[in-house]
Amino acid sequence: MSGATHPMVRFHNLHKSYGRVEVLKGIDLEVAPGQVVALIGRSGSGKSTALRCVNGLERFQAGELHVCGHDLAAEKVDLRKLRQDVGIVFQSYNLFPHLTVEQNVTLAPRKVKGVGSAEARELAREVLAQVGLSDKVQSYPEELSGGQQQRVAIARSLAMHPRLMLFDEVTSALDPELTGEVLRAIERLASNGMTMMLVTHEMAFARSVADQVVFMHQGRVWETGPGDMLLDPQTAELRQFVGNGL
Ligand SMILES: Nc1ncnc2c1ncn2[C@@H]1O[C@H](COP(=O)(O)OP(=O)(O)OP(=O)(O)O)[C@@H](O)[C@H]1O
Repeated sequence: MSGATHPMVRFHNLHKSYGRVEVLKGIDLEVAPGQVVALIGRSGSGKSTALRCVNGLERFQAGELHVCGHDLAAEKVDLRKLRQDVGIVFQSYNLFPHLTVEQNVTLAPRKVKGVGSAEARELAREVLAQVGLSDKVQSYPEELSGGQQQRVAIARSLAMHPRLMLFDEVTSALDPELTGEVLRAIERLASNGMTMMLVTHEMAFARSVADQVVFMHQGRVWETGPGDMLLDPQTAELRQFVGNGL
């Protein structure tokens, strides 16, 4: 390969405070196209805040952040355009109970992109297949398990054809037996080349799916490396965090 690829996400010395409390203390981080980056760390270390900065849910006070060609430090970021490029899935899936799976998944493309009925149906089929829910097109959310609902939420995000996907502790609300199916759906997306950043407490998953694991501690990137760094931590903090969990 020749020539350097531009990173899809680039944090440079990013600082973020809530009031007088600084929660991100100079974050440097890059995500290359097709890469999967897992953010791990203790509660309160700043993982979710860092992720939320990426699609403009949080603003920051200093430093740089470029995402899919958008300069997020600029006064006038076009958040609408940014969020077409960057999908986010949260712990709570918030599907509309009165809409079918297909209607939930195609609502945003219909509204934002003016996608018509036939195209919407095709789109729903495409993204539901990606999360293994082809047979649930006409179901209502209440007829689905938590894991299936979360996969619908992922499909809903995919329906906008994002260039980057963010996952914020998407399995935290699920029973262990439902967690696996959601993680497998994310793994499938990763192997199909989707660029993604995910905050997760699932260490074994982070190790297996991530090209780069980022251990955050007290608002800083404390240690970063490939998944296997979790087997051989270089800092006492990561060693303690990982414990005997792997
Ligand atoms: N909206 C907010 N207003 C004030 N403080 C906040 C806000 N959101 C987060 N914080 C604080 O910022 C710090 C970082 O929070 P963040 O949610 O990013 O951590 P985290 O590593 O994702 O933790 P968790 O694993 O518990 O979600 C915490 O001390 C938290 O209390």
